[in-house]
Amino acid sequence: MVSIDVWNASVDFPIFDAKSRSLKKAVLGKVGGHIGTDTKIPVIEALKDITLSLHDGDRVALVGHNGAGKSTLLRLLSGIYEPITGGSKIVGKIAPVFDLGVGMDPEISGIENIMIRGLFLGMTRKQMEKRVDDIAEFSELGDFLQMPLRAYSTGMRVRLALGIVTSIDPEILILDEGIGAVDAAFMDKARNRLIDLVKRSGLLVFASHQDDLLLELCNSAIWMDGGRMKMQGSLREVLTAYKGRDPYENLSPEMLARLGVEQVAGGDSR
Ligand SMILES: Nc1ncnc2c1ncn2[C@@H]1O[C@H](COP(=O)(O)OP(=O)(O)OP(=O)(O)O)[C@@H](O)[C@H]1O
Repeated sequence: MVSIDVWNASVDFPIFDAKSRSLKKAVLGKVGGHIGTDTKIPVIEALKDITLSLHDGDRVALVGHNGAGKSTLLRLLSGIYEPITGGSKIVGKIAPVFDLGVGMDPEISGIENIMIRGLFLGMTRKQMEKRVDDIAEFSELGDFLQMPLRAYSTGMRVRLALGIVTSIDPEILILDEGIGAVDAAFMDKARNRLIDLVKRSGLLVFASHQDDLLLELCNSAIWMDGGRMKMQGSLREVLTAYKGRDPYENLSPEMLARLGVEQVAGGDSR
């Protein structure tokens, strides 16, 4: 069984080379964590007093404005950041996918990158060897898999990275929105793989600004605001409060059917 527990956790970023004059204006800004200027060195309070408990089967969407603390929270949940107050306990192997390009080496071939990236995501070499054909078929890269990655176009790299990421068997999957930032046509092809990936994972936390992807992959949500958890609840409830409208309202009949939602009005059918 996998789980993540976080209690009273805060994460600060001290900024040693900040310009103090411009900071006076910046504290009036609308986005980003609170900037503490009590000390000599300004400190960005990216997360403040976070307490949450996630378990097997949870598919949690993280929503909030730019700078609200979503990515910082994902790094805390992955064990990459240590909180300065409180604590965290992670049970299970984490597969963090923050940026599709991270962990890819331009000087080695596509095949070698499949192995390295797989290891980085918690898989063994043997497991990745079994997945090479599947990744090759999905990415449609053919003989390019023998070429060094530097010979790939941007889109080809994304195909490979998405093929690798969606081939793993994660215990805890932590996704940042970068995964949704591929072209629409390819995303359509990747969508089903992504859904299968989430089904295979024990626990998902996914930060994104894309409602349709969140509706497809998640069943609960946390709304981050200024480094704090403003609301936690069912996905529909939280998205409605955050956006000021029901997220299902503007969906096409096809999308509603895909999500298994028969009617927009009424209770949350997810
Ligand atoms: N490495 C860092 N060094 C300094 N400050 C940081 C760092 N990472 C994040 N911050 C600050 O922490 C706050 C939260 O940032 P974070 O990246 O978690 O927001 P986010 O909700 O993911 O935003 P977005 O939707 O724009 O990606 C912001 O005020 C940001 O300026």
